[in-house]
Amino acid sequence: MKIALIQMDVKFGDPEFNFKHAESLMNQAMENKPDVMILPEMWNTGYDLERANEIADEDGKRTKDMLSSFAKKHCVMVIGGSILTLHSESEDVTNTMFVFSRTGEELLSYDKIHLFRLMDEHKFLKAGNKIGLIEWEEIKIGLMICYDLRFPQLSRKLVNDGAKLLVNVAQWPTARVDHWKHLLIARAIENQSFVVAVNRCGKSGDTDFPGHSMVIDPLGKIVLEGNKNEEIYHIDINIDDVNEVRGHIPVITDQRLDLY
Ligand SMILES: O=C(O)CCC(=O)C(=O)O
Repeated sequence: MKIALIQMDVKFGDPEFNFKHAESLMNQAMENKPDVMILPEMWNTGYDLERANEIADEDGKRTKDMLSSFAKKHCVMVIGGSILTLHSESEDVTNTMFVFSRTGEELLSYDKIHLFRLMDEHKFLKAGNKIGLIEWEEIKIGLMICYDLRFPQLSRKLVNDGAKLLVNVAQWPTARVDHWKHLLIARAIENQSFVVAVNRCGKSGDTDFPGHSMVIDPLGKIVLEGNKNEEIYHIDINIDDVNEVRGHIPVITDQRLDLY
């Protein structure tokens, strides 16, 4: 499974710029003919939450059109990071991930379920109420957005529901890059799963973003670690490694779900 991680810089509150920029990076990513490409969190607007109602993508229409036609044209699965989405009926705004198959079919719409209070997400956004799991070419993939990483119950639920690959898309700041690295490694070890994590880079106001997109194998070894610049990283993973690791120490099978 060839994966392209698009470690993108995001221009605060400027969807016009960000849409063009994302598409240009996605085109560049195709040079390596990936099976899957992944964008970071909130790539359309950054954390311009004060203007969320004004700049969010209404019903995700623009994003869905762009990602779906790109996926179909290039025969690639697109895990669309996340975007600010305005739901026209309810007027709620959500931090939403869309995923499209190689044929441009929508596989998932996932609204971030853990809103990050430190960034006031809970004041501006509505939390989702279902988890994000897809099946792609017989591989189950669990999807998470940034802060979701801090809740081990979520990744374990995704794994108990069949996920062998966990994907996190983020705007995780440099101030807590150590947490990012250690939590990603922990999620991979405890769940004996691949973890692929795509973070943004650059700066927004006073906040620095470290990039540091990562891929961790099911033994917890770092197989890719990005730097702090805008880059596209490519990795080829063999999902069968998960079965081998789980066969060796059967952690998932040995759970006592009758007790906890
Ligand atoms: O948990 C953290 O430290 C970062 C989370 C975050 O920035 C987010 O969810 O957007």
